[in-house]
Amino acid sequence: MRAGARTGAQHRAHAAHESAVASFLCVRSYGPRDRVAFWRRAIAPQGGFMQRFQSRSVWHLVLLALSLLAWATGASAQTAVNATQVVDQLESTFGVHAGERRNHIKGVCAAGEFVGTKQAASYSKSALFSGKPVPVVARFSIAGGNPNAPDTTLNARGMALEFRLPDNKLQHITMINTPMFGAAQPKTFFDNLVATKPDPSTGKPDPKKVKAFLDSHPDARAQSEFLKTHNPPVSFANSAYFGIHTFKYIDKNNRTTLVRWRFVPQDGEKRLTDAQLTSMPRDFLGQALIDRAKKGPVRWDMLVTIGQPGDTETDPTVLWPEDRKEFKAGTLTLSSATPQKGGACEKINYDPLVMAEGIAATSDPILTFRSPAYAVSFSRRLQGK
Ligand code: HEM
Repeated sequence: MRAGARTGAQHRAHAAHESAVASFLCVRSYGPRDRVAFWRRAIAPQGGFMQRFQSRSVWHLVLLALSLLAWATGASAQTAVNATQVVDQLESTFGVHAGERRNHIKGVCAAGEFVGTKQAASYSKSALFSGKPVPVVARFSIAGGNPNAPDTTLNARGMALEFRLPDNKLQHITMINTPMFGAAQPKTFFDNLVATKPDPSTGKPDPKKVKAFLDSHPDARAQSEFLKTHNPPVSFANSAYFGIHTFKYIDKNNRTTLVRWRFVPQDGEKRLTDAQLTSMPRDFLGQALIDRAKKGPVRWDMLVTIGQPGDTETDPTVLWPEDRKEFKAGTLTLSSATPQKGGACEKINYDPLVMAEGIAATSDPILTFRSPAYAVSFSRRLQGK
């Protein structure tokens, strides 16, 4: 049928069936007379006030007007960010250091092996828990993209592990030394970077902006509180590291168990004193690990906690109750450490979604966001950018 031949009833039926935006767009495909008729009906339909008010066309217009108002006033605040925007913001906050990681830039490599336990093998069919030694390339780091950050900085320390499984398969585990993360959504991570960008006049973050960020982002508070009340470790070897996210262990019968894990140092946890925060040299963490490894193997126990129904699966800022069942899943033994420049860890992308059969990701929005963000950073640094 020719567009101009549509009846009023057809127009009404059409208007009643489409959403506000769809109706607005569809009207464009009519002929000019239809367009006039449509808008006349929409703006001044026949009938009394209530009938006019109930007309869907009027509602469509109201919705359209509200959307335009929101767009014009900027009221439709950005609620999502993508990986490129976050890596761009890392660069804006910390500067661009060609060929280097955009986050956790300062680090040191280490190497050794992991041996899993029988108990872990009963929950997960991963080759990680075969009981045979699995070679590991590790990297320890300080959070942030400033290569000159002092090793006393009150932020997270990282432990990244690449397990080299048989048949060229890989398992990654990339952790930090706080039990919880400081963002339940990527946008909070992004806003934190914006708020903590050093003020050019002081070279330090503006405390007012940091406070405003914490006031408006409750999901950032637990980690911030933890970092304020727990000084950084004296050595990478004297820190526990937390997987933070919930993962799935899948056994040989494809039964799934929700788990969280942490690596606890056999050397014991030891933090800097308040006095050491100001007296220690800028760089000591890398050398402390290299020296420690020369004296003999450095070990961590991998402890796994089993979730119960109701324990959060997707929020890395919320801890599980302390009484959950726990077991030892294996021992990590690192026998050497080297500077990262030219080291075996330098060119690895410790993407936490690199996983072998038997361990799987949950839909935690932070966990799933990490993979594309690491890829952007990795691609830039590999290109020497
Ligand atoms: C929105 C969330 C996050 C974003 C956008 C993000 C971003 C990044 C980026 C861009 C890198 C550098 C990657 C590379 O060039 O190889 C990195 C490294 C790292 N991240 Fe994250 N991260 C996030 C969450 C986390 C969480 C939850 C943890 C711990 C559970 C974590 C631990 C680490 C560690 C340890 C490294 C250093 C890895 C290495 O040694 O190469 N990150 N992160």
